[in-house]
Amino acid sequence: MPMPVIAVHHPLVRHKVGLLREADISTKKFRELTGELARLLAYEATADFPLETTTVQCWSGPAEVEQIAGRKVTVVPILRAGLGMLDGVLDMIPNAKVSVVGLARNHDTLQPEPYFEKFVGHLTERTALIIDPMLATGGSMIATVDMLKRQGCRDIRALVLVAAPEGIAALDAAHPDVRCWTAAIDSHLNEVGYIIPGLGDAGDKIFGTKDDNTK
Ligand SMILES: O=P(O)(O)OC[C@H]1O[C@H](OP(=O)(O)OP(=O)(O)O)[C@H](O)[C@@H]1O
Ligand SMILES: O=c1cc[nH]c(=O)[nH]1
Ligand SMILES: [Mg+2]
Repeated sequence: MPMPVIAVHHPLVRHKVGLLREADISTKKFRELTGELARLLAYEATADFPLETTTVQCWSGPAEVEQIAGRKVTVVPILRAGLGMLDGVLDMIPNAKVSVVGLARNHDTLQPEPYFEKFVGHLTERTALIIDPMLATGGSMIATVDMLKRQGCRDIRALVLVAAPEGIAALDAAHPDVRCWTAAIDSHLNEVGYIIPGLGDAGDKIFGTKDDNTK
């Protein structure tokens, strides 16, 4: 059974996560770093995609080259904050189709409340890359995997910027077949379900809204 969570230790990733933690970071900078980290996580999470050989007409004549072997991908941003990672992942996988899931975590119960879903077709044949900056209790990620599995999707991977041990354990218990790439594994959740040290409210930082529920 694959390890459910893979912490990406690349120096660029570690450096960028550090910059993202600055309390007074601007919306612009938070968005830029989120996009850069999304690209690097997409690179790591696709490292096992199989290749096939084909021949192209190169300047010097026919040349055998490699291409990704017919892999269909859907990227699945969890609204809202997952949208902050979408362009970065699409930079790396420009032909991917996009499925969208809307979930809002209830501030009192910490349960994800679904408000939107729109999936692309042929999910049984696709690799799904779920994107969301934060894996806190894991409730939102587990609910999204549940939805994708109900649609017949079997190869499901998750990309997050910061994961809490509580969320990792919950995802592993609910979906041990789903691997999750993360730029950082943090210490714990605070009493209102925010990751410590974490990033604060990633959705608010990406969208420039200010509802401080983090304390
Ligand atoms: O692991 P969990 O405990 O479920 O928490 C993580 C979720 O909470 C945040 O979204 P939020 O519901 O705040 O929505 P937003 O992206 O619209 O801000 C975050 O982007 C995750 O989706
Ligand atoms: O730390 C957290 C937890 C949930 N959602 C966030 O945006 N941040
Ligand atoms: Mg939020």
